[in-house]
Amino acid sequence: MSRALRQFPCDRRRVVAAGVGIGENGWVLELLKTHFGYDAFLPLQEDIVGSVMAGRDTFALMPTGGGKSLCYQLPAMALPGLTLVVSPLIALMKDQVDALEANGVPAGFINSTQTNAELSQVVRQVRSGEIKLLYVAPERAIEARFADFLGTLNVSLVAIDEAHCVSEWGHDFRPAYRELRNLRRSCPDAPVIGLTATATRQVRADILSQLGLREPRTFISSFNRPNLSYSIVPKERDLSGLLSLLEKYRGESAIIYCGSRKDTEEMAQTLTDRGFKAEPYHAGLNADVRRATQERFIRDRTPIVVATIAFGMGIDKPDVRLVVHYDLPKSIESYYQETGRAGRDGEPGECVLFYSYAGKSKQEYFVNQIEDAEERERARQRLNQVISLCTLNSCRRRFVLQYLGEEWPDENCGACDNCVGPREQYEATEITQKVLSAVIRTGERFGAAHVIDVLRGSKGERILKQGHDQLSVHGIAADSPRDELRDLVEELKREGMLATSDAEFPTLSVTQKGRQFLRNRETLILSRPVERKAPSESRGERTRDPDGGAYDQGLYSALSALRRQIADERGVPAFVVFGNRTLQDMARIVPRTPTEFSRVSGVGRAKLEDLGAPFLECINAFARQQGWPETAAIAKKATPAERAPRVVNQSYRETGQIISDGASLEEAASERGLTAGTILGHLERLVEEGVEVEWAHLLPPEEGRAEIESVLEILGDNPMRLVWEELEGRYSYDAIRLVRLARRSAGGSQGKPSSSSADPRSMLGLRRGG
Ligand SMILES: Nc1ncnc2c1ncn2[C@@H]1O[C@H](COP(=O)(O)OP(=O)(O)OP(=O)(O)O)[C@@H](O)[C@H]1O
Repeated sequence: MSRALRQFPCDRRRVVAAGVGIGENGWVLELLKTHFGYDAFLPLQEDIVGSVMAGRDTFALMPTGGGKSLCYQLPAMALPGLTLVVSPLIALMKDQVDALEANGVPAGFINSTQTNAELSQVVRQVRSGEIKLLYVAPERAIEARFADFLGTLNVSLVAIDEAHCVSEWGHDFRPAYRELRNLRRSCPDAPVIGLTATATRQVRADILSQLGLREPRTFISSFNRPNLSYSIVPKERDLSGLLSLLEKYRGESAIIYCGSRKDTEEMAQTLTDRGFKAEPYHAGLNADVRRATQERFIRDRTPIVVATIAFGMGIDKPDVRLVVHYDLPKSIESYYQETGRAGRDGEPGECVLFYSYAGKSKQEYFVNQIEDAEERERARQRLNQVISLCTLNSCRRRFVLQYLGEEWPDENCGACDNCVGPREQYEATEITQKVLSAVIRTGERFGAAHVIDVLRGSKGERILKQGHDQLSVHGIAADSPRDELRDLVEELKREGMLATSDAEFPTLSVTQKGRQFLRNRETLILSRPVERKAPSESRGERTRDPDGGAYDQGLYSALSALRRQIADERGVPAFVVFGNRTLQDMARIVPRTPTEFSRVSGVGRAKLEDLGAPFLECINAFARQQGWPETAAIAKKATPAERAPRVVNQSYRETGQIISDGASLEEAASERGLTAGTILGHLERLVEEGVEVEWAHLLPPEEGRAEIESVLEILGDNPMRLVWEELEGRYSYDAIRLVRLARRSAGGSQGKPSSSSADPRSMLGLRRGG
């Protein structure tokens, strides 16, 4: 059992006795800080963890980014046995496991991308209890062989992530989810937790019945995403609004949703021509191309993906700052899902929808092409809801949440264009009379476009054919811009003065309320946005700090660069090293010592040990450069020789000793209660600082080493991912890191070739028992 687990033994009874308020038990909070670096729970997390720890089946419905993962990851660390995590996305498993390992949480996965050797290793680690969390896809989880394997293990918890995949009503139905209830046979005593971010009632009911949860405790949190802002802006022909938006987010991750495959390709090309790095993504591209595009996006190589809705599920990127809908979404629910991909790390995310009447007509045309009458009707209703959202003059957040069945108490959310943008009230009595009259005079047989043509005095063929140029209302609103009239028609529909038919070509009619208004000659005051512009033009600099505390931008940039470098070296996405929030916290607190560093939110024990030294060095160097007051720690740090004892702390030395005694990475990890990745990080630091360690036994066998070296020689200090890909995944990242370390310590990283046949010991200048 690892040290972490020895330190925090599971005592389920204690939790039960204490009820759900597990925060009273300091040790759970301690576990939260030790492993995840957080000082407090997010809403509902504590209750959900309490429910699971008390052995209850649990169902958790939380929005994207709400912190669902922790609800099973934390119990996994506290419970005695294994936590099995069923997750639908094989592509994400490695990143999920890397992120856990970086936090010192021993995890592994079993999926079809593994070699037999890798699979056997994971199986061995699961059996020996070294791995606390095991990720598998649902198809694997329901295999008879896997059930037999589970039956031999001590399973403490089963977590079913993305539980909505069990429902045919959901958007990602996976038949294998239906059979997951059978997992119970292999581990009858383990509680099951189902988690999802899908809010609809139908899907929710389906999850509860299909997963076979036993008297589950259900937790539903608000679906509001407070860090997201929403706006709907006019779509211009020249892309100017979109371009200035992208300029504002240059270098950061953005997703642009377009309606068709062709549009995504054209838009990606146009953006590329304009100097942005953008790639298309749609279901028509072959699987390899799609995978590579996703990979480049997740690893920050390609900041902008222009996609159809095929791009979404499987994008587990926490730091997407901008989601653009350049065409209308299919429904409010898909709008919520798609915009939900912004700001999963809790940092601000901007969601901008470009709306035009041409776009609306295009969608209406597509809806009319649907052959099945019922399906066509459903699609039309969904589209009408989306149009209502776009033409709404009140809070957009409130509208979306109400659609999802949640009452939003405030009139003003403070973060949608309608709530923050300046609005003006205007007297709409006369223009409304004109519009209603035109609808009546044209016989309530035409749609908005025709009525507006009449009002503006069009001499178009259709107008002349109908004789509508002869009506008294023809041209009575010639001065009103078309857009303004369209907005007014939508507003009058919402006010209940106009109605539309549900026919294929909807026609306008005047309601009782509208007729009453005409009869009584009432005064009508409406409100409208003063000016509708892309948010980047209409607002000042965005606030980058949701907590309101100021942090130093320069230091933040330096820390981001260091994070990028470390992530590249390790072949992991940047967020696996540290999330943006954690870097901001560092740039706010400016920790100068390991103790201060450990107080940063998101810094747990493993990250303190693994990453504290380089990040503290970066902070201290920056502080020195800025002339900020020096601390004793920096003053002492004059030369590398003097630096070594401070940077290479006792913990690193302990690791060095264990390795020198002949332990493998895994053995050292298990002995130290850390992960193999962290151990390797220690070793790298020790070698870099010139501390003698005997580690040649960790290098891969001669033949493999030679192959890795030959690739390293060409790709030099390129990101590990490239080296790994060039080697077609035949060697683990750890093996590549070790060979690279050998090259570096022998001076090979600057392009100097090192003999692949040289004895690694002499090459590294190592001696036993160091
Ligand atoms: N208690 C906490 N304090 C601070 N940050 C937290 C806490 N719990 C989780 N987080 C952070 O919140 C972010 C979102 O968490 P997580 O990925 O688990 O969300 P999720 O609900 O699973 O989202 P999704 O539905 O997108 O998978 C992560 O960056 C995570 O590290």
